[in-house]
Parts: sequence; structure tokens; C-alpha cells
Amino acid sequence: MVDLADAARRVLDAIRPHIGEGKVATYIPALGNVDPHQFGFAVAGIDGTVHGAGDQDVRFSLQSVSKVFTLALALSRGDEAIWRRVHREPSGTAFNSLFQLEFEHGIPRNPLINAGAIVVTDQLLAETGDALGLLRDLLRAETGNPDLDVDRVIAASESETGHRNRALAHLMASFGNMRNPVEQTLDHYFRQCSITVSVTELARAGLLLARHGLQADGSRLLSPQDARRVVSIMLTCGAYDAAGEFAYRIGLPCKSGVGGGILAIVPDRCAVAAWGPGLDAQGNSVTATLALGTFGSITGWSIF
Ligand SMILES: NC(=O)CC[C@H](N)C(=O)O
Repeated sequence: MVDLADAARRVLDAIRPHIGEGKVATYIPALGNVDPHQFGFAVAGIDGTVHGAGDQDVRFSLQSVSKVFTLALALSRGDEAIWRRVHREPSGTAFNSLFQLEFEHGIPRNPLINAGAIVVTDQLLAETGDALGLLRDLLRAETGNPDLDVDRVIAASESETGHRNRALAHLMASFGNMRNPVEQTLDHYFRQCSITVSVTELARAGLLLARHGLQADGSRLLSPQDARRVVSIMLTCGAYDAAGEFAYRIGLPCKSGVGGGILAIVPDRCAVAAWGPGLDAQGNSVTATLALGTFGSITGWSIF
């Protein structure tokens, strides 16, 4: 029997000497203001009990971790048409890379890199009229924080400097793979990335996937099959061009974001969230990656 409270404490002890390592993302200027000397860890057991350590209640920018939840929302609508607009293969390239998208005729490799997530947001927006609103409602319900919201300063900073994301979206539009005007979809995309959460909240929200699509209130968002699909895409694509390294080192489906957060799923057991603002060259948090590896060693949990 694994004692999750004890595991969280032991993870913090192991990570303490590394706190502050890595480089805070500065290509989104507002993210560059975050103090790198912070670290939070939380594990939510399948029964909903959360055990945390360190800066477990400090909020940070969700960034690309949001892509898992927009994908879940798109699939929850039974919308198989999304798979004509985005593939399901690891990209092996940076999360905001352009060149593969041109070779592959404007169809992104997967929904967890920027181009793919922009397509998913575009599809949700076209189908529902409010992609950000749907995501915010879902995350409010699943994190248990009714005040969860977008950080407007970060959203504005993303938009002001979002040249690459605009380039990706316009390239896809040139291939006929955008349904809304580029600026409208990107407005929802930038704001979805700028939602703030703590690791405690993120771990709780991750239970949606650990419970195979069941929401906190017991209702079903995703079929078990679609929940499994989301988790499989996290394993193969969730850490961009380090997804193979993550599978090797951690052995759990993960999704990272440049805010320094990483969500990992242990199906039927727990959801784990780790956060440290300093990133490695691939844009994955140094301390959060180490923390998940340590958690895996302590518990012996891996999907392999
Ligand atoms: N990897 C990430 O977290 C990237 C998300 C970020 N908002 C971007 O679009 O560049």
C-alpha cells in the first residue's frame, strides 16, 4: 500500500537541492517575471484526496497543459471530424515548429503541439461559439475552484508576442484548415493557455482521466475509450520532442507547459501535478520532470 502523503514529502525532499534550476520562459514576457525558486507537488488519489508539498497552493500559468482538456472537450462532443484536421503522431520537433506543418499540408502532427491545439480550439469554437468558456467551466468544476480564471496580463503578453502562433494559424488557414478567422481562434487559444491553477487544483482536474472520463460530480464527460485515447496521446506527444525521453524516464502519460507545470496520469490510481518555473531546452520544467521520475521510483507506478 503506497502512502501518498509520505510520497509527496519524499519527492519534495529529493527535489529541494534542484529548486531554481532551468530557465524561466521569456518568449512570453509576462512569464519571465515568475520567481524561479518555487516548487509545488500534489497527488490526487482516485478517491479525490489530495496530498501536496512545497508551493502546492501557488498558482501558475497552465499553458500547454490546457491542451489536454480542450482535446477532452472536443472528443466529448463525439466529434470524430477533428481527426481529419489533426493527426495523432509524435512530432519529434519543437512545440511551436513551423516546417513540418508546411510539408504535411497544414495538418498538424498531434493535438498537443501548438498547431494541433489551435485546430482543436478552432473546432470547439466553430461548434460551440465559446471554446474558452467551455474550458473554464470544465476546469472550475474539476479543480473545485469556482474562481479559476484567465490571467489577463499573461494573455495580453502572449497575444502581443504571438508571432509564431499567428504564423502557424495562417499557414493552416492557407491550407483550408481553419474554420474561424485566425485572430478569433487565437484569442481563445491565448486565453486558454493563460488560465492559472495550483498543483493541488491541477492534480484534482487530472482525475478526470485517471477515472477514465468520469467528472468530479460522477457524471461522464468522455467514454472510457476516448479517455484512454487522450491518455495515450499524452504518452506519445505530451512532452513535445522529449516525449520518448519522458516515457523512458517516467513511464507515465504526461503533459507539460511552458509555465513549468506537468500533469501525469496513473490510470485507476491517481493524478499527479508538479510545478517548477525553470525549463530545459525542450520547454519542460526541470524540477517537475525530476519530481515525476522520483514519484515513479518511490511508488513503483508506471504504465509499463
Ligand atoms: N509549450 C507551451 O506551453 C506553449 C504554450 C504557449 N502559450 C505558446 O503558445 O507558445
